[in-house]
Amino acid sequence: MSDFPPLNRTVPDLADVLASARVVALPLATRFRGIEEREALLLEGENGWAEFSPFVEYDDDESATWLRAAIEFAWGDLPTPLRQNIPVNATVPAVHVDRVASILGRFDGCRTAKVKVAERGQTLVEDIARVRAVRDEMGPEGRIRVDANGGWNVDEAEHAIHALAEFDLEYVEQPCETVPELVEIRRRTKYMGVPIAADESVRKAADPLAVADAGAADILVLKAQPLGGIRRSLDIIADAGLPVVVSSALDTSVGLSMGAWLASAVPELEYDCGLGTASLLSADVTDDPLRAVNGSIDVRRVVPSPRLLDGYAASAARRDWWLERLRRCYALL
Ligand SMILES: O=C(O)CCC(=O)c1ccccc1C(=O)O
Ligand SMILES: [Mg+2]
Repeated sequence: MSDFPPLNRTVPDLADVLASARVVALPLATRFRGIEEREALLLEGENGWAEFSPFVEYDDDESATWLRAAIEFAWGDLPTPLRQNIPVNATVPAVHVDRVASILGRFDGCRTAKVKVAERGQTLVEDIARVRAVRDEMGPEGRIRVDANGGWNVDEAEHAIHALAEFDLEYVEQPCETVPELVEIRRRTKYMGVPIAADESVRKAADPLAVADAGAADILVLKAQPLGGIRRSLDIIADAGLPVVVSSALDTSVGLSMGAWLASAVPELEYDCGLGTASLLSADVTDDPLRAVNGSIDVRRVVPSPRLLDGYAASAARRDWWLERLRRCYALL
């Protein structure tokens, strides 16, 4: 078990957490995870702005962990950055093959692309066409990884990885849902030389180290918000002893700035990070979004623009829902 670091002297009163809270609903450039609008609560502490944005269907226990992360980033002690910019991947949602080129075109200079596969209601034929289009766009030097979000059973995963191997995959993220399935698919596909990465098995598990302990993955995908913050993520990285990819959850540029800070403090960063997703939004909270330029994003604090916070403010009903959620999660800390 990997314990949460203490929320030390820096835990603000609820009133201080609520004082600066703003709720936004940002339109996506392309449907992702079944949503067309991303809601997020932003708040400002002594360090600057932070984001609290668990997906709306998450329960309070899971969401409270995301709140720990926001409070740490706004008020807590943060590690010293070891690097000033972070190479990121382009993210290609489970779109029709015709849309691949225009989506890749939103990501400036990214040498790596992550392609969503195994989407419910789609077929392997569609996945293969999408990955082939990405390979055609990126050329032979491009790095391509796929993310199945646990959508395959072990036999489906074996078949799919075999079919996709011709596109020279950097790794397959969460091919199956459970840790025992990951152990099995890793055993079955080892001969193909395609590494297995774990995402949900880290961020949604009671014990984020269980996947590493079980030998179920070659790479860990780490997200600062769902793991409870930067320091806890760094503890997990140190204990797991596996290479990591720092990623995000379709955050605003404020949330991405926390991911970039985590990535900046990881001792060794050998893979491009999943922190380029500001390019999937058609609006953001700042006039200077944390989008890839020449394949990298900066490590810096992001200050929302009052004009954009107003312009993309969520409805009063949705704002109240988020403030209530924040209160309930705070009570669980
Ligand atoms: O890693 C990336 O390229 C972007 C982040 C991403 O894919 C994602 C975004 C929101 C929710 C889940 C996921 C995921 O990695 O499964
Ligand atoms: Mg993933």
